[in-house]
Amino acid sequence: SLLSASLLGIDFANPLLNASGVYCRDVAELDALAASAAGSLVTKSCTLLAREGNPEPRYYATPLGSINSMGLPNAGYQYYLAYAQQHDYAAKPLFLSVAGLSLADNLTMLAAIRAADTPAIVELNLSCPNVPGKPQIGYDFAAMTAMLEAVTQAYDRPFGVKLPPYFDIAHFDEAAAILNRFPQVAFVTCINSIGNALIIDVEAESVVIKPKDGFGGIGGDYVLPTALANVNAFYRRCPAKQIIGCGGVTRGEHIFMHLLAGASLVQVGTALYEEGPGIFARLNDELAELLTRKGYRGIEEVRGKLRTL
Ligand SMILES: CC(C)(C)CCc1c(C(=O)O)[nH]c(=O)[nH]c1=O
Repeated sequence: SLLSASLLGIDFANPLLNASGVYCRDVAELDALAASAAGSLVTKSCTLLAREGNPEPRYYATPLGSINSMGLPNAGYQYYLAYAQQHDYAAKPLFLSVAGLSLADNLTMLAAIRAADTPAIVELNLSCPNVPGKPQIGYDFAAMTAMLEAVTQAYDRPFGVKLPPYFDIAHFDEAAAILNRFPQVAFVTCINSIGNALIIDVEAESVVIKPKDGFGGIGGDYVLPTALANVNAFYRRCPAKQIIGCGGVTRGEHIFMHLLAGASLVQVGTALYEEGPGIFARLNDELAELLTRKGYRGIEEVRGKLRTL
């Protein structure tokens, strides 16, 4: 139908799902997403052991978006694997987000996920921490290569990676060249939050979140152009892979932008946090109205059709 989408040969009723980390930490939230108009859902990035995460306030929203330094609060990978084992895949596909604190942790979690043999699709979060003093894995190309070499040995199924935003063409080139060495990396999700921003409250003359002296990843309107650029950069550079867009979606036309840029599915973070799962019905309606007004019969006709001048 008009909004039908597909990824890894799997059918989706529509291209929308949550961004990992938003509205997906416990069964109640995951069930609400499963019951919503979203075409699929992804779990909060998990670690080997459960984590409390950082002290609050650790999330704050402004009229232009959000800042967060959650610190990977999650129930531990077995909790999400158990959820994946009871999920109704006939209703909608489910993604498991994995963010091990070490390569060893990732390998342990992925081996367990593989052994469970569920239809869940793995999204490996490459913004996961590296050794102290080094940048996140997504910004350490040697570590990223080593991680993917080890993971593709341990996990023999197609999977995807969640990438941080890049801002330099040479970085798009280098990151894509690494990913293209791994055909098992079947999709790329662009982008994670733009890291280490700082939001200031003028009235209080203060930062707005407690961790990291107020530094945190931003989402929302602030990141849409960067998200679209990363979607299109990897769409152009990785013709054998699919792209999941993430960043800056609050309206149907933003989904349309992500599709034009090359996205097959589109994730919603900040706007979902602020509006709740009802947003998916609104976004699907707005997207359907836009496609119809423009004479499209399906989103496949839109994907990657961005014109240049
Ligand atoms: C930033 C990390 C804590 C290393 C990973 C989890 C994560 C978080 C988080 O749990 O703080 N927030 C994000 O915006 N993106 C992420 O990938």
